[in-house]
Amino acid sequence: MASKLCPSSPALGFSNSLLLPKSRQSTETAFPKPTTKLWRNSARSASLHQSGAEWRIPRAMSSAQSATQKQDENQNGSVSLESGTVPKDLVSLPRPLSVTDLATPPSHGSQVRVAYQGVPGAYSEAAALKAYPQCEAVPCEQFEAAFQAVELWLVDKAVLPIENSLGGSIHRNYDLLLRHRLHIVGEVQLAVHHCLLGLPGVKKEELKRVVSHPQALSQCEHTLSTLGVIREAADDTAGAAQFIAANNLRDTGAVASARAAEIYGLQILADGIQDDSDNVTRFLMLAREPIIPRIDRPFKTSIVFTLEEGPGVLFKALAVFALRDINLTKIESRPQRKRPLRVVDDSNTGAAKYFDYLFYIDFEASMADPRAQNALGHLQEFATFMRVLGSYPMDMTPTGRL
Ligand SMILES: O=C(O)C(=O)C[C@]1(C(=O)O)C=C[C@@H](O)C=C1
Repeated sequence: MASKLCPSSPALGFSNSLLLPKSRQSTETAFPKPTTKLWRNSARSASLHQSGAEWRIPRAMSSAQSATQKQDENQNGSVSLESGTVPKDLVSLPRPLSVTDLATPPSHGSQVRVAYQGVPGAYSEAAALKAYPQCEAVPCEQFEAAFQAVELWLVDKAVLPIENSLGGSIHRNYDLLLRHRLHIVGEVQLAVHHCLLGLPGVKKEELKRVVSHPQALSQCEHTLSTLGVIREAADDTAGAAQFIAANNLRDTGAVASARAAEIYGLQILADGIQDDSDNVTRFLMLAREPIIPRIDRPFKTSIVFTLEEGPGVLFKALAVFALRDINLTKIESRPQRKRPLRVVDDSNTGAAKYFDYLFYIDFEASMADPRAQNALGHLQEFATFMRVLGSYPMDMTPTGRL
């Protein structure tokens, strides 16, 4: 059974590819190839739009750009923001990568370049530095840009959030893991300690709205409801802080890190405002090549698969791990975008329509472990599609704090 795992890389014993007999690989059509399109605004941020005078945090703005953009947007009426002075030192901050930058050749220095989503001061930047302490952290506008930056050799790795202990899964990154062909080479867990930031001299009672990443806003639900402020979505926490500073918004606060306060010259109005003091985000480290799985230290393996419709199929799929005493650490299901509904015709009751799902599972075993190889060989007997996303060391370090 293990031989069906078709190693394209002999040292690994598995490949990041379809692990099915050729006859059944037609399921691949359900999974689109990587696309060059970048999504500027994620569905998650879209969900937090205010009705009426809706506005968005422009991403990746230098302060000069923000002033021009503010004018433009006021003219077309879609944005209404207060004007203000622009702190000089904001101009020198690195600008996040956008699609136009992806044509730029990478630098060939010896330092590892690691893409993250957001701007300096984002939790993702801290996670990148925890994962690769000596790295050059490269800000990217969107998750998709971070994936592409690795694929196009602009950077060596990407570090992206996948789940949070309060907010749950970052669904966008589950979808992107499947759409792209990168390998998970590690994980890093980071304690997320949120602060409420405002311009110097502002009191938290003066705030009318609070801007942040949707996950960060939802992690601070309790504090924000007691403040009675309007909540607005930004692409990342530090971007929200940068925006307030660049536009001198006295009535607006940001949920972000203490480091973001330092970088953008904001004041900490409240500290530790997350609903639970143990607020941890798990990030994945992604690379073009997989690492060699080992058995001399705790490893995790992440896979994605689809199943036929029918009673007990998921139970059967999970049993392949239980039978071998393999512990599952995560299960996530996502609808298949290209084939959301499965229509089953029954002459007695008519046509039933089911949502069709992709199942993502993390389990505690290395792909070098025969138990894992046998479990996946077994699963492959009835899965309609399966791919190993990566086999990587478990993060056993303390979660740290930003
Ligand atoms: O906005 C940031 O600072 C991020 O790094 C993003 C992000 C996320 O995507 O969940 C990461 C960690 C926190 O849970 C909040 C936000």
